[in-house]
This record gives sequence, C-alpha cells and structure tokens, in this order.
Amino acid sequence: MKELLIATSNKGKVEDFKKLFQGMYEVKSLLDYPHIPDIIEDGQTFQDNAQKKAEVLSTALNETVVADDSGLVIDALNGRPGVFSARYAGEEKNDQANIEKVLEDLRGVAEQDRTARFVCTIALASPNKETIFFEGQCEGFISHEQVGEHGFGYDPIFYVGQTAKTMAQLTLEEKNEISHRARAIEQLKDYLLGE
Ligand SMILES: O=c1nc[nH]c2c1ncn2[C@H]1C[C@H](O)[C@@H](COP(=O)(O)OP(=O)(O)OP(=O)(O)O)O1
Ligand SMILES: [Mg+2]
Repeated sequence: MKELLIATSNKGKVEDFKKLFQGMYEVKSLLDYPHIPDIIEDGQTFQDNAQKKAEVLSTALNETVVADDSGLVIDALNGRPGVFSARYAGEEKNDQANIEKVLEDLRGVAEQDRTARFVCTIALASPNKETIFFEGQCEGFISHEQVGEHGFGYDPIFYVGQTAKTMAQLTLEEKNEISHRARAIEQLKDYLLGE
C-alpha cells in the first residue's frame, strides 16, 4: 500500500488518521521519525499552522506531507483556546491541565452559553506545488465535568451536537462518523482519489 506522511506527533490524531485511511494509505507520522524536531506553531490561524507544519516537512523530505492543525473554539471565551488549544495551560501540552483550565474559565456559565466547536484544518503540501487546505467542524457544547474514556485532548468535556454523549463516550468508529477531522479528511480523500 502507498504511504502517506502526516506531520504530527499527537498519538490521538495518528489513530484517527490510521482509521480514516484504512485500506487506502499506510499512515506514517512523526512518531516514526522521532529525530525530527518540533515545528514551532506561531500562526494566527489553524490554516497558518497547518501550512507551516506541512510545508517545512515536505520541503525537508522532498515528498508529499499532510498536516492537521485543530482545536476547540468556545463562544463564551471569544473563540479561545482556538489555535492555543494544545498549550492552553502551558507549553508542556498537558490534556488534563487544559481541560481543567477550560472548566475553570467556564465556571458559572449557563448551559445555553457553553456552545463550542472543534475545528480541523488540513494542509496538503507537495514539492513544487501550491499547498491546499481542507476544513471540517463539529458543533457541540462544553460539559461541567469530564465524561468518557475514549479519544484524546478535550474529548471528555465536549458534548456532541444534540446527543447526550461526549466525544470521549464514542468509539473510534463513531467519532470518525461525525468529527471535525473526519469531515476534513473526507474532502482530502476525495481530492487524492481524483488526482
Ligand atoms: O479530535 C479531537 N478531540 C479532542 N481534542 C482535540 C481534537 N482535535 C484537536 N484537539 C485538541 C488537542 C490539542 O489540544 C489541540 C490540537 O493542537 P495541534 O497543535 O493541532 O496538535 P498537537 O500539538 O497536539 O500535535 P501536532 O501539532 O504535532 O499535530 O486541539
Ligand atoms: Mg501542535
């Protein structure tokens, strides 16, 4: 099977990508290249960061690279944590600390004002080609406490749409039917199949 390199060292994303590209590509990630240093994400938007991660690696390796920049956008926090999602509670990127900070920020905020969405921007960079982008979103709202054991990141505090389940209560298969990442990858797949 053909390989596809995803410029990420996030284990949760790698699992999502592997499942979503099952039977189409053998997914490789930066977990397979531990000597490659972290790329500094200093962009103002998900698109800026996805572009940088994909292009730096594509240029260095002279091959096609996909990058995913994603995060949680909370209306009551004016869109935060947004592009700062991974390091919201500090540079060490601690999911548990990030969750606690969001719950603390939203303390006292009523149900109807806890609306949020996950956003995923994917960049596809190839040598000597213009980088292209795909975006997916998933609407929901922020819980008052952590619920569920699956997934990663902010999944335990994100109620999906009108369902009574958090993203962390969904199986990987269920998450991949509705997630922001699944929606972006759906478009990426269509593009790659049409190439
Ligand atoms: O499906 C998701 N379920 C829960 N949380 C999620 C999801 N998707 C993104 N997130 C959160 C995790 C992290 O706090 C941030 C992504 O930050 P982001 O910079 O894109 O990823 P990262 O630094 O973990 O890995 P990398 O840059 O190597 O791809 O948003
Ligand atoms: Mg990152």
